[in-house]
Amino acid sequence: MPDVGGPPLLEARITRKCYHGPGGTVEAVGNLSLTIAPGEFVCLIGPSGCGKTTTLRILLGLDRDFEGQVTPDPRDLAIGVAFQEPRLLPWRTVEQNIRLALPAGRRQRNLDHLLADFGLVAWRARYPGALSLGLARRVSLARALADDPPLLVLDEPFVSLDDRAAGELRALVLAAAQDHGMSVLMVTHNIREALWLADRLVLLSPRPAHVLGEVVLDAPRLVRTGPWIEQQHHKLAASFQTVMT
Ligand SMILES: Nc1ncnc2c1ncn2[C@@H]1O[C@H](COP(=O)(O)OP(=O)(O)OP(=O)(O)O)[C@@H](O)[C@H]1O
Repeated sequence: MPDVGGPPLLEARITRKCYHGPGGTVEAVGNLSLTIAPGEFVCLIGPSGCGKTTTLRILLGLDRDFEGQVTPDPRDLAIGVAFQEPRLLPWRTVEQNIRLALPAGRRQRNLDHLLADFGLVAWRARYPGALSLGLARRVSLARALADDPPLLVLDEPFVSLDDRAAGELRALVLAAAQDHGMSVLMVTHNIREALWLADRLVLLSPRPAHVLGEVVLDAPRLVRTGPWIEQQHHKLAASFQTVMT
């Protein structure tokens, strides 16, 4: 269960983030506030190009050129990350790719459990070139989870997978989050996926991104079946038309 009453795990207040280029200035994020509680699964939803990836990069500490504040400093949190593109090193095996994400002192830790959970035992000595997209995403997720991070950040990790592969990966992420009390912040365009996974939806405006609204989902996942998801989807579409189109 998320600890939403206590101090947040991460708190961001992004007053302004602009990109400057030959074509002029693009304001990607403006007055966006976001908190993530320990153990909470938050889905970030917004129209294409509104500033979601920009926001994630700031929360991860990868972009420090913005007005505002992220507390604590993301570099002190050892956040696990998986993007849409698995970004595996092609000249390293599956196991080496995962180990390389571990801090030097823990690089030789036993990964049998993690590889088994992700169905990767038979693939541990193979190279990324031999993997389907679904398997490569599994490796990327296993790598993000290898050091038991307090927060996992995901940018559309299940997009372009067939329903079965996407469903398996969603279940793996949810189980990992629940087993370790980990928080998850996930960007997705898939509202039904978000309704199944999240404790809270954060809905963003068109660019520059700010929070239009938040929806707490406290229904147990057991009741989040087809009809419940369709009903919630309908309600959301009525309340947040700009986000849902
Ligand atoms: N490096 C950059 N230089 C200039 N403009 C950028 C840069 N990165 C992003 N932008 C612009 O900032 C805006 C927000 O981009 P961002 O990638 O954060 O949106 P997004 O919501 O993640 O998009 P999508 O839904 O398509 O993934 C867009 O208009 C984009 O073109």
